[in-house]
Amino acid sequence: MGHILELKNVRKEYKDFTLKDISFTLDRGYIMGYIGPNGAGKSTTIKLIMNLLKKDDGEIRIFGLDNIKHEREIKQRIGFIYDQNHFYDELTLKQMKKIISNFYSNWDDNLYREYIKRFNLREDKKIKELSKGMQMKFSLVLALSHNAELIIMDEPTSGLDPVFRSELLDILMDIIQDENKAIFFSTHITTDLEKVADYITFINDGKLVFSKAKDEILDEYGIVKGSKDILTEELKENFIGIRDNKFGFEALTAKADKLKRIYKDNLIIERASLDDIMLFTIRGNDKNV
Ligand SMILES: Nc1ncnc2c1ncn2[C@@H]1O[C@H](COP(=O)(O)OP(=O)(O)OP(=O)(O)O)[C@@H](O)[C@H]1O
Repeated sequence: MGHILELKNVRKEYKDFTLKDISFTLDRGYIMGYIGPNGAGKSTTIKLIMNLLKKDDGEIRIFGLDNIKHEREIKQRIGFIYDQNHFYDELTLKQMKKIISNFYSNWDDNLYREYIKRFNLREDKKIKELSKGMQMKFSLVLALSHNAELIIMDEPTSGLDPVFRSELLDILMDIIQDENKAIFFSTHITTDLEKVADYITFINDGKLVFSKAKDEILDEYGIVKGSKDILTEELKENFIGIRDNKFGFEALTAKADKLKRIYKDNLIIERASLDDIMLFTIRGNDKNV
């Protein structure tokens, strides 16, 4: 079976910003996290995928179909959740559901009731009475009730407390258990991804840094620590970013295995977190190292 989501050389130009050459694929049964600093182009990419923005170049295929030509069919099969209340405040969940369910040909009311119960939501509550977390849950209920195969979310965990975030992440992991669905979501909270993501796509300043399996990333990358007297030009060539610390230097490498083989016990190489990878990649080198 083909990819559930595929971007090929996608480009979008704004006056002061260009998203360029964004390519990656996502398959059924997996969760992909989309990370990058503020202004990197995450929301722009998501809007392009959802055809809320017009791209300047490239190709976006969802379920193997062109996202513009087949927009109607695709949207029937997608659950799109973004970080803004897009419901009518004065309506109850029940009334809102009635409106939304009309859009979807494969709406399943039994499934809807099951999820409302499971997520502890009350249908007689008004939208405006829901907390941010409850709104997120309600959005997910709606996505799941029309049997969305691909769930796309723009920063779903931002503003949620740790307990609720953890509950949401468990729900996401549960959703992909049937191996027919996939989830793509942007976030700043990399620890969430360490918990649930199978793949990580990282962009910086509109450009793709990598799109890879999380385990592969965590194997390849490492934080190298040592005193400055071992810092040769040859060693430095293996670093993505380097900075001073109290004891010498600290650097990010994407060649942890190779360095372990060559330098054995003469170098300390620790596991890099996704935060380390983002920080070092974005900041690059300290001028004075
Ligand atoms: N309509 C627009 N016109 C011009 N520039 C825009 C427009 N929308 C976004 N941009 C610019 O595109 C860049 C990327 O924005 P985008 O919202 O995609 O980033 P992001 O990675 O989602 O950021 P954040 O993590 O802060 O939400 C920013 O520099 C932003 O100023």
